[in-house]
Amino acid sequence: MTLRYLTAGETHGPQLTAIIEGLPSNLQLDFEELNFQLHRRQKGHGRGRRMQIEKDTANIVGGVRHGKTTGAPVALVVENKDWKHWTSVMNIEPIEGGDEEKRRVHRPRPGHADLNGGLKYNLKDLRNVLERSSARETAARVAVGAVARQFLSAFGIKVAGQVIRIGEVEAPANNLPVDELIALTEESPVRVVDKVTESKMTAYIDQIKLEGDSIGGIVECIVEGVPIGLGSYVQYDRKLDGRIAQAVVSINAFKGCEVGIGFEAGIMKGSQVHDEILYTPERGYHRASNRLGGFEGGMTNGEQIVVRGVMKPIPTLYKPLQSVDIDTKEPFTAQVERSDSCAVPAASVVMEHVVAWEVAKAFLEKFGGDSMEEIRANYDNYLAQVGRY
Ligand SMILES: Cc1cc2nc3c(=O)[nH]c(=O)nc-3n(C[C@H](O)[C@H](O)[C@H](O)COP(=O)(O)O)c2cc1C
Ligand SMILES: C=C(O[C@@H]1CC(C(=O)O)=C[C@@H](OP(=O)(O)O)[C@H]1O)C(=O)O
Repeated sequence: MTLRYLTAGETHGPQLTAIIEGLPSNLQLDFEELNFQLHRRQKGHGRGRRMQIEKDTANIVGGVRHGKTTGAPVALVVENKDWKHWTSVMNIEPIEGGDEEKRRVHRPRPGHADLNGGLKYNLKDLRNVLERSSARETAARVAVGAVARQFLSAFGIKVAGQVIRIGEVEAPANNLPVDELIALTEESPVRVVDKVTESKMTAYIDQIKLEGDSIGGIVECIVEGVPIGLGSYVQYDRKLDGRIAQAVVSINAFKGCEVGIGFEAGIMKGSQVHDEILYTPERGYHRASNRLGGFEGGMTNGEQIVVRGVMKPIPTLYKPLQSVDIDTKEPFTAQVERSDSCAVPAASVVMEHVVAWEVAKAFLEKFGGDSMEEIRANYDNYLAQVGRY
């Protein structure tokens, strides 16, 4: 059974629900750590008032007993505290001409899913689109990814993430060890190594917000301790770098993903790009550099996985862009009630978790078993084989 999950739930509905299937039995789960990751996703400069209302925690309602997975599907629930303010909007159907009609959303925002979703599903109340297309869903993805992260951690695999750029402000390159990066971004994902850059970033977000605008950025995720050979070159949908790219670009507002030096590879010579192969009895095969971000042939090469994602600016703007009312077909410029102006730090936490999920899935495909003990035996056996090679 391959590892898979589904989520359900609306942003202003009662809760988000996720079901994970394919987890082995006897994985010890640390609920505090799981909730800590959800807490991290809510942080970061530039978020709107919604984040002051929500206090995300995951309630595990299936597949776990006495803190350990049983092999049954794991069901998770994240409550929307904002639901109580939306019960009437969410429950009463806006009938044309009725009192509730004024609550119908008929003015699509450029950059959001509103217009395409309305046309595609033939929905005249665009609330039915925005409720599910909202990045509120990423809370469920982080909860799911946090379980994957704990699975990886049992095999010594660590996941870190950081903000590399917010608009015009770029963080200087750092080669911080993964443990230090994790510690640095534990409480505040907007934390960048250099304090001056950090305050430049927050000031920049404040300025953008004052202008009634929004801003995006670039985030990076690093995975350390992966064995050689996760993923495969034999079929397009088994290439792990490709699967990670899909997961990253599927995060709301993400427009691209780079592996290692990424787009820079298009301007450099082969001799400047490829990572030379070394061997020592202590370390086995390893590389003199890691420009390819830990991948060759869709498989991990044992170096750190390094991937970057780019997030576009938030579509809902206080300084509205022009759009067309779907009722009147007349142009309008909308008044906005509430929105994030920058969610790049939160998105960095989301990216860590979607990447963790893909790596865990590939790990289980390679070393699969029904219990942690069986997987560990398979893993140890493979490491011994690689060591003898
Ligand atoms: C953590 C996070 C928070 C977001 N907050 C908002 C928001 O407050 N307002 C908004 O219009 N879009 C927000 N977005 C972006 C939209 O969800 C996204 O642009 C929309 O779903 C359309 O999808 P696409 O941009 O991937 O095409 C957020 C995205 C993320 C990852
Ligand atoms: C709720 C979250 O993000 C939301 C994502 C979002 C969007 O359109 O994507 C719009 C905003 O929702 P609201 O209109 O309720 O303020 C954000 O707050 C969250 O990250 O948990």
